[in-house]
Amino acid sequence: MGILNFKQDRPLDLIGLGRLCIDLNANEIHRPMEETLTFTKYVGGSPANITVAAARLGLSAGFIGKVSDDAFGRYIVQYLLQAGIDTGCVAVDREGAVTGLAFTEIKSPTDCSILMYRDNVADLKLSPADLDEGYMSKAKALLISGTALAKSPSREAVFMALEYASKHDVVTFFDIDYRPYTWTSALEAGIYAKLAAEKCDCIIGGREEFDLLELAMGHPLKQDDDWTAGHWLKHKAQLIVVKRGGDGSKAYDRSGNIFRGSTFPAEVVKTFGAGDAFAGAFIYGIMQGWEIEKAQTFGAASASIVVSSHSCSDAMPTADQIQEKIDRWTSNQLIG
Ligand SMILES: Nc1ncnc2c1ncn2[C@@H]1O[C@H](COP(=O)(O)OP(=O)(O)O)[C@@H](O)[C@H]1O
Ligand SMILES: O=C(O)C[C@@H](O)[C@H](O)C(=O)COP(=O)(O)O
Repeated sequence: MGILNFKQDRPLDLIGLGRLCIDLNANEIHRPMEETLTFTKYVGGSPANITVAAARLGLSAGFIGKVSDDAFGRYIVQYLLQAGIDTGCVAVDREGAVTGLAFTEIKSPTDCSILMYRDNVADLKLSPADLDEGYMSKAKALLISGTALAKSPSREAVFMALEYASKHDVVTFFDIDYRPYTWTSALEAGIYAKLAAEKCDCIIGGREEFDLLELAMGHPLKQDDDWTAGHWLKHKAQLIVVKRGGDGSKAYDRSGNIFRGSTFPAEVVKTFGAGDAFAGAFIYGIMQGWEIEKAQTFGAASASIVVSSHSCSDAMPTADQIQEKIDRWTSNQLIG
């Protein structure tokens, strides 16, 4: 058995919950938005990307979310179905909400930004009434994204989902996923993220994201991964992962172990997508019962593939592609 106790008799491995959006990624890379003419459309939204990653790796996945009642909403559902993701709990908004759009500007391999259009978005209209307790009870794990906490009724839907998960022993992964434009203030984001983090088994976030939670504790910022992990491991969490961009990741367990994950070389096209690829492959590894370091390696190799690609969701690799990347790097190291 691995670090988290998954109920092995459940038909669904992982349910993602939250944002189902569209990424419109600039085709003319290395240019500012003002000079970008064309974009390619992909399914996006961090929890959607992570769930696609998990499905591509072979997990049986489902999604709980809400889409707009238009062609974008239909495109998202169709894409999820083609990726093998169950959409039985993806509701359709009937009140005129729209799909969130993320226009990405790819100025250079290190300078990328996202222009988000998120007024009246369908994903934040997900309500507790859209949830199905029976569906949750069929899953081994639930992934929630912090952005779904940004507004009611989606916020309440997240807490209801966490209640159902707890009642049915569904392991909970929390990706803090802080997107400033979705919130009125960093403190508001921190307060809700902290409440959710207290109810989750594994918390994944960047250093600045964990800082938000500490802001909500009224502490002066420590920016100290060891302190952060020590604090959260006293709550429900049994596994804390701090993502550190090009510096890799650090994972902490309750036995006092610290696991340092390195990175793989990449021909970076754009910076975004790394976190989602990492999370998808890391969760996959943990669900296989692997050692934490092996799951970190798998996550890092997946991230290096995705940052070298034009999209996030569509570029999520298979297990063979990730293994090939790891093997190639290992044999180059041995030769070098
Ligand atoms: N430029 C890069 N080249 C290769 N791997 C990367 C790069 N940036 C990030 N990664 C990998 O992706 C993981 C997550 O990236 P990070 O930037 O911390 O997440 P996020 O995209 O959520 O901010 C890192 O731990 C690392 O393994
Ligand atoms: O999450 C979104 O709404 C946009 C994503 O689809 C986007 O491509 C992205 O920002 C990926 O996030 P990351 O993996 O944390 O870099």
